[in-house]
Amino acid sequence: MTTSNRTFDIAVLPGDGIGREVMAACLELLSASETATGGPALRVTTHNAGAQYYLESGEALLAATLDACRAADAILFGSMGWPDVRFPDGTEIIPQLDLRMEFGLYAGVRPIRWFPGLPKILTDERARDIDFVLVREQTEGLFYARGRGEVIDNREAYDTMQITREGTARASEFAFRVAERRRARRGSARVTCVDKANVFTSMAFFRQVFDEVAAKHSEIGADHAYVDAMALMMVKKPWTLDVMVTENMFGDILSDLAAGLIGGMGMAPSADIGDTHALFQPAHGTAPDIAGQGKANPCAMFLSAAMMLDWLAERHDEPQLEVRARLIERAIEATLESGAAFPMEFGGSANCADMSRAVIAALPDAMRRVA
Ligand SMILES: NC(=O)c1ccc[n+]([C@@H]2O[C@H](COP(=O)([O-])OP(=O)(O)OC[C@H]3O[C@@H](n4cnc5c(N)ncnc54)[C@H](O)[C@@H]3O)[C@@H](O)[C@H]2O)c1
Ligand SMILES: CC(C)[C@H](C(=O)O)[C@@H](O)C(=O)O
Ligand SMILES: [Mg+2]
Repeated sequence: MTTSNRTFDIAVLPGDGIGREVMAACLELLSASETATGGPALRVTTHNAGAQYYLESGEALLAATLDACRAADAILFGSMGWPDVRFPDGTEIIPQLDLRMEFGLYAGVRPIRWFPGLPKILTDERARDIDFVLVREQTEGLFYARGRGEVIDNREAYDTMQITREGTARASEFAFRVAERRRARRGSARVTCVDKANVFTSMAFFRQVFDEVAAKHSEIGADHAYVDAMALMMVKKPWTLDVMVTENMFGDILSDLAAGLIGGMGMAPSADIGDTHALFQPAHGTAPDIAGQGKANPCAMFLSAAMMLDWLAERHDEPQLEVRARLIERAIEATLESGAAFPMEFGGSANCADMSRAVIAALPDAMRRVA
């Protein structure tokens, strides 16, 4: 493989609570994996933003930080928000929603995959076959109501759901592209539209636009499920699921449910992808119940960084970054499978630093397997 001297600029926003802890561990792993593979360098610049920064400075997300994110090749994000830190209007400080809107990050990609060694929440052996991807539409849906809701006469409140043809079509197209890649690897693929078309006009429209997109991808299977039935299916037979596309709020809820299937939030990465920018972050929040104790499982952050490497590799035709992504995944797998370190999240004794050390120690052996 030819080596590349290219450097990619990464805007790093650790955020609040365990976001800062898992990001510190992740930057160490990224640096160690870069040494192992050689090739393109990542130049990391860290920016303050979030609830803690708001308390210190009165600003949650500086315009200069937005500019740095815009100029960077990718954004790597920990987690932000703190339940009792709020703007004067009472809303929580969650700049990630602003970033999604600012950069048009319409596809929330949330893969859920079984890793050897994880505790089996499901008693069925087929839990080992869990491997699906939730594509969450992320720029409209019920989240359109953010900042627009109203309470009338202290008697009734309204939040409006927005579903547009353009928003639904681009999220659906994205889901079919994900399915196309999975088909190349696994021989077949299916996209399921998850909605509530039996009740809501907006959701019937979502399904109609999905069907129009599906008709253009006849080589990929397509079907539908109501969101309540999907919640049931996710718990009963998650190994049957492939790619799903759904509305913003449904995707938020189902992605936490899905993380529960593989042990917890500490194994659930995500990518917020648009046409020009992308942000990579674990699906979890700042975990106030364990923050500051060093107990967080950093694997979701590590896997989100691997998704970033894959995205950069494809966008810039840099196959070495893809090798680096696989290296990180293999090192996590080896760590969990061998029991070299087992996260406190699942009853093990490894804290965030222990997990990071163990995954870094697994890199040389993993390198022999991906090279
Ligand atoms: N992407 C984000 O930045 C993001 C996502 C969700 C919530 N939040 C914010 O985070 C704050 C806390 O929210 P929450 O408590 O509802 O959700 P959370 O995801 O922070 O925590 C839910 C549960 O999962 C556990 N958990 C989460 N990540 C873990 C990890 N890596 N290792 C071990 N355990 C982990 C927590 O300890 C907690 O018990 C809120 O202010 C919320 O708005 C931010
Ligand atoms: C913090 C919150 C606003 C955010 C969301 O709902 O999108 C989070 O739960 C997520 O899943 O990324
Ligand atoms: Mg969520």
